[in-house]
Amino acid sequence: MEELLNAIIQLIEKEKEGEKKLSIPPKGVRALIEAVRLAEIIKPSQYAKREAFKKHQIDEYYLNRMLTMLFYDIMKKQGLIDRAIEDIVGVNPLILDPWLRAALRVVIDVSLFHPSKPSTLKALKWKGSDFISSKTHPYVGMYYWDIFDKVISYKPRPKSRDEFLEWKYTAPIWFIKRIKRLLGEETEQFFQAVNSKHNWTSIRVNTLKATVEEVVETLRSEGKEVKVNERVPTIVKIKGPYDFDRSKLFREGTILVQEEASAVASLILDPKPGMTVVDLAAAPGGKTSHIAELMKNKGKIYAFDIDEFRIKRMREILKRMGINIVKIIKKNGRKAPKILGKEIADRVLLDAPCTSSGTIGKNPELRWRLREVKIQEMAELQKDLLKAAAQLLKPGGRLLYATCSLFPEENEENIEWFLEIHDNFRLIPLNDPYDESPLLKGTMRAYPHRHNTIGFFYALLEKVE
Ligand SMILES: C[S@@+](CC[C@H](N)C(=O)[O-])C[C@H]1O[C@@H](n2cnc3c(N)ncnc32)[C@H](O)[C@@H]1O
Repeated sequence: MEELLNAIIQLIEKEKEGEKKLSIPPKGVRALIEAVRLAEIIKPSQYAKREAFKKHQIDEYYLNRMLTMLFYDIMKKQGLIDRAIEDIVGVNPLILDPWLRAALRVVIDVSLFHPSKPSTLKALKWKGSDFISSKTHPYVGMYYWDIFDKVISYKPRPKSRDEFLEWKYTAPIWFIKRIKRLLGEETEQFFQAVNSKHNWTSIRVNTLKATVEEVVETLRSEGKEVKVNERVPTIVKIKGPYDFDRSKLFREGTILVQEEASAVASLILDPKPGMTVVDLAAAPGGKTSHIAELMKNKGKIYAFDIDEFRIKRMREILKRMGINIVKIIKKNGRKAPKILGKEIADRVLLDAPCTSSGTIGKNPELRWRLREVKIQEMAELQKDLLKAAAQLLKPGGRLLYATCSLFPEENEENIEWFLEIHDNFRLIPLNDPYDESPLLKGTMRAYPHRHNTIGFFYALLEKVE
């Protein structure tokens, strides 16, 4: 165990190398604790961060950048941090007061993983204690104060090789084992890619409103470093954080946030103006809006989803983007053939609800929230939606099945199952712009470490006439 302990300490020291000493002012302490607290309630975590930073007026660029870095670091390491808290306080941190838990998560991250100035630790101890007292009860603040010195001198104590691997790759062991089965020798590169700090924000240009050149010019005039994506020419990457709330381009629907691998899905579907398209799991509308754009806003799109909040966002996005061919239907996608009738669609997109395991680089807390049992649950729902999609398609029509999951049960295995019971469908082979899946010929996967985007799966199916 001594050996594993030293290996972990070396990993941590290596991560700290070259990092400037953190200097966090009192309002930064409060904002960070509140963001971590809210991240338990508000998903995705970036919304929690935005709300807390706004409340505590984190307007200064460098402070915002530093606190953002810390916030995502805490999200990414949450499982490890919670184990540390359990070692220190002797109980599962999930039963602690949520404000105390949030404050301890912040202190562990700052003291264990980052070099910091003495003033930062002092602010964490004093202001942290005051802040959680004000949010809960003075006794909670006193308890935090009492254990603070023990917390900042904590050293990890791995109890097994599996635990060591969790520290090494910053992920739960079941997830690591699955990635090893999937990627073998590429496991190391995969975790390097999803754990590295992402400096570029990916957006898609709405060509109904402007050309890519016009958007690039505007962004450059705002002082931004930008590059146009090589695989999808309407995807543009912006260096560093981008303040969407203050962006005219965003407010007017000229750009929206989208990853390259997501945009590839709509391109593969290849919808044409005048077609009838069904998007079976549409909100918040990233792909629906792209499909409408490719259809030049002519034809009809039926967009199903069941999530009220996401549908509200979809309505706002479509309105901003000037799209008016989408009929939003707040119903279960399984019921779509009953609602719309059979064989009515030229194209069906099933961007299926999934574990989202391919997005752990972008949604760092997800790896600790995900449960392995969820995979099978998702696969069952995906199969039901695939059956509905098959009924909706006209003969000669095309269905794109896509997920942002890495797990074969949600991907290749579903398509194998589908083809076994639907002999009137054939796979249209895909191998561009990403790689053919080694698990099922004709299907395609995007990988974070190979393609510098989120993990994605695609299967294009045609209904034989
Ligand atoms: C991967 S997300 C879709 C993302 C969307 N296509 C986009 O590009 O913005 C999956 C969506 O499926 C929705 N969903 C889950 N179960 C559903 C069901 N039974 N019927 C329809 N939608 C469902 C979720 O609310 C979620 O919005």
